[in-house]
Amino acid sequence: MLTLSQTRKILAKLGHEPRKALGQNYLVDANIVRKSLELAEVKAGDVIVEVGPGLGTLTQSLLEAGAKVFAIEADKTMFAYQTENLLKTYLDDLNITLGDAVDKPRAGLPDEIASRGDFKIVANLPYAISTPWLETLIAGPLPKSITVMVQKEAGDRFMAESGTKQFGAVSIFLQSAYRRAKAHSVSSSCFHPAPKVDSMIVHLERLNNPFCFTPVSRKVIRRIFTQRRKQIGGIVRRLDEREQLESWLEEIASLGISPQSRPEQVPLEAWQKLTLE
Ligand SMILES: C[S@@+](CC[C@H](N)C(=O)[O-])C[C@H]1O[C@@H](n2cnc3c(N)ncnc32)[C@H](O)[C@@H]1O
Repeated sequence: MLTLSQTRKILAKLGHEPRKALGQNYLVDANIVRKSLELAEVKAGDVIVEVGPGLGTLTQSLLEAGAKVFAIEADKTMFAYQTENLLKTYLDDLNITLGDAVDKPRAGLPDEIASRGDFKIVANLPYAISTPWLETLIAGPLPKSITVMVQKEAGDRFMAESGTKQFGAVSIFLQSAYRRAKAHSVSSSCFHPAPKVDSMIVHLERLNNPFCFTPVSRKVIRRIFTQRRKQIGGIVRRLDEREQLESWLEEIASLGISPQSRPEQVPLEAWQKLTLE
């Protein structure tokens, strides 16, 4: 676990200024690192995917707990630092890819392992990519649990209920497959540099029967929510998939949902009836 002064020292030695665009707010609080591992119930032999290992604070704790870690880092300096440090010590248990987590949401975890579905996600996410990364992640083989540090607003959106302003496409996709088991607020003083936004760790557990939307349904739902102030009946009339969407509107009328509803007023179970191929 790297303290604030050790983190500063390494950054100075690397001649590296934390990059805001990459959300480089390094964890410098041992309690929060411990809390992430505790929420994720990390144990020896676990397969963990980590996004953005950075200087390796969280990564090292995961490896010390006996986990096998697949990590993906977008910053060349951080990647080079890891190849010279943690990778040399944990050659058999650490795999790091240089790249964008939105393109590789499972950090290069081999398909045969991913498809078994018993891997976990533990990460201090770069906040700018948390929603796009999550949406790509849950379109594929689903991890058993997701334990991530996110901006508080994003965490609230993930678990927002229909009828609220925060309810949107990501809430629908995520809540169809996961339940929020726990959450923990994190003070900005636990990071270097301190972010200007509030943070939280959310721990999500996969449902027994997760529901996955088809790629076309996901695309349509995302598009519908770009016009969240309009009535759903009017929105679908202007979409290419109009015919199928009108039958969907008829179907959800039986749940008491009128075409005059706005997208955020349509509950989860009605969205799950949207199965477009
Ligand atoms: C919030 S920092 C976390 C660093 C470290 N895990 C920690 O907890 O101290 C986010 C990390 O994600 C990396 N990152 C940013 N965008 C990324 C992306 N699109 N794909 C992969 N890594 C990314 C950053 O370079 C940085 O190392």
